Amino acid sequence: MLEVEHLTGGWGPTTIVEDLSLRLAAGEVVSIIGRNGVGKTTTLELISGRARRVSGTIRLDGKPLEALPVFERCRAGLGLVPQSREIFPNLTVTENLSAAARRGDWTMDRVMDLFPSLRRRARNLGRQLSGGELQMLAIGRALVGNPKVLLMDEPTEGLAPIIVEQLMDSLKMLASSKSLAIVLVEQIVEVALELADRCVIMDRGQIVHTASPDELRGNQALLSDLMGLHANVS
Ligand SMILES: Nc1ncnc2c1ncn2[C@@H]1O[C@H](COP(=O)(O)OP(=O)(O)OP(=O)(O)O)[C@@H](O)[C@H]1O
Repeated sequence: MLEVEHLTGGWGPTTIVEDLSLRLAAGEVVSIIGRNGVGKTTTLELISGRARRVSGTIRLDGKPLEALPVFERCRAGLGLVPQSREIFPNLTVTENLSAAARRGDWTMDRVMDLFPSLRRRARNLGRQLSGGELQMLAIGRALVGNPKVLLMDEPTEGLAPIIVEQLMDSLKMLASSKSLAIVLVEQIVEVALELADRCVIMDRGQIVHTASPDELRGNQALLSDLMGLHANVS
């Protein structure tokens, strides 16, 4: 479904990601983990078309995307949940969703079933939402675009542990629905392992290790080595 081959690129004159290859099957969830600054966000932004590609190819169901502008990649089936969320502050929840909606299985109603808080806040403006609600709205907005692949950048960032738990319940449902493939960048290793079918670890712009979540749980030494101090998981 998604095939990224030898992708190299970054921001302005700076190359951050080098020769990165990644393949996802339909419905598969892959978590990208790694220390701060190794290029996880840049990888998602290169795939979505917002960072500067130097070389490499990106195919979705065989269709080359690498030369297309962001909106055409979106139309072809890529959905991005950016780290900065980018919700319109002066539009309501419903308006934020309908601005991104495209025909398909993911309707506004289905998104609100997945995130019941969004239904309760439907008429509130973006700027009135909590951090957790903003994140749910950012994910919901990508879903109503009916992507084949969802690129999700640090959905738990800045959220209180209790909110992370609520969000996880919804994300687990989404991941297990197998209705779309997901590339998840996530700082909380336990979250990344719990949601993923497969994990890739990045270091200095490259994928340095690929493993199943169980393999990583059983190899704390490798996790600490590649991830630093926050990697301990049970
Ligand atoms: N939008 C951007 N414009 C310019 N430089 C950027 C942008 N996003 C990231 N960078 C730079 O790219 C480098 C890699 O950062 P990136 O955010 O991709 O790493 P990361 O692994 O996602 O780290 P973090 O977990 O801290 O987000 C950093 O030097 C960062 O400053």
